[in-house]
Amino acid sequence: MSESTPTTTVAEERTVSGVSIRLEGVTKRYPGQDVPAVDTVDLDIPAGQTVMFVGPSGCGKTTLLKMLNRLIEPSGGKIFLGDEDVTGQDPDTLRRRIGYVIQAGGLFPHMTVGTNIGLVPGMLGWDKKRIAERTDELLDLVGLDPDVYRDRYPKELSGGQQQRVGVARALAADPPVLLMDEPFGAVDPITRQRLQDELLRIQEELGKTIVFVTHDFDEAVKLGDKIVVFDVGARVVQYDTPEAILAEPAEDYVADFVGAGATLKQLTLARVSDTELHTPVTATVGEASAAVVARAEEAGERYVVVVDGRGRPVSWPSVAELSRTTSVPGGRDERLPVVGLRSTLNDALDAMLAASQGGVVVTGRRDTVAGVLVVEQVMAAIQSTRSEVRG
Ligand SMILES: Nc1ncnc2c1ncn2[C@@H]1O[C@H](COP(=O)(O)OP(=O)(O)OP(=O)(O)O)[C@@H](O)[C@H]1O
Repeated sequence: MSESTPTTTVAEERTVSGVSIRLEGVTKRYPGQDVPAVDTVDLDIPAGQTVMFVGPSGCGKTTLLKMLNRLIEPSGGKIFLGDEDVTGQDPDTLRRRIGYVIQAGGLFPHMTVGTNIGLVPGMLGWDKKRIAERTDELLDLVGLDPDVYRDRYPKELSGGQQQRVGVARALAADPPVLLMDEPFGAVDPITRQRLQDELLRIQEELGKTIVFVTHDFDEAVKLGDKIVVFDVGARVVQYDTPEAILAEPAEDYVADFVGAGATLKQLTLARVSDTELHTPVTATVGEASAAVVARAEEAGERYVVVVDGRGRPVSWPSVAELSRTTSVPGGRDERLPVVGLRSTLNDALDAMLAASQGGVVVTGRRDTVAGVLVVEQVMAAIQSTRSEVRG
């Protein structure tokens, strides 16, 4: 079996279905340009890892990314998927092995969500039943209820939902490689953070090789197994783990790029799941309020997390508020601050600030309540990070 055939293996308890990518002397010279946009780049991207491309505007990140699926033809050099030299491969064949996600999902507006997702499998000649099953499976994977969304048109979705469908479409034929060009650039910060969390979850499950261009260094730190910092001509200035780049920027240039808030950026490395969460008293919608109030008082809690029939949080009222009701109300608090276990402490702090609340509800599997995190815990983490960095 050639290395470029996607295989599912478990390496260090991590699923890997991706293949490695190797660039040898890859160059792009646009017509009429004196200097190449991408100048003899060598790069090894390991199978199953997420590698983030960062660098100043115009340094050649997108050109390099698009040469990987040959939306742009290289002027020189070689590109390998696994051991296979794909430099001369027919671009259409190549693109079926490489999923591609762009800003706003890049969905076809005149096609339903289902048709958008089924495009590549359709081209590969899958039968209708298999395409329909795959479409529903992918909608589920990206957190959209197939019955609600498969027949909608892109304009009937929010920006974040369109982006989820874009990811589903890119994954449709189970390609080993996923290229993502600033996919979350156009959505609001809270949606962006949720999409990042979803991507981390999906990647944990699938282990694709992901190459991801971003302008947001925090995003690179949060999502990347490794980060490539480029300078003009796609010169690789540093290629390392987020931890190593934050701790020891290779050149002044990288230090400037990482920015003055490097200490605080360490918060982007700390996950909510690494923090000891508080277990709140929960109540189900419709339950007798008196029983819930008694439970909360016995536990010494002033707040109760209300969950729906599937254990997902809907509101976070005080015991005093609940004691004025007979049964637990079901109204969803649209401003309820919620983050996932894969969120960073930075995300948790943002969610608290956005909701003007001193805590967040943390959700885990299937969006059910995993615990709560309060601002004091985040502050304590900042303090300890600061003292660690100072040594
Ligand atoms: N089709 C083109 N023809 C000529 N020059 C181009 C073309 N596309 C890009 N360039 C130039 O090549 C260089 C690299 O562009 P590229 O879009 O790859 O950079 P980037 O790092 O992705 O930038 P940004 O972060 O702003 O998206 C830039 O100087 C750009 O002006």
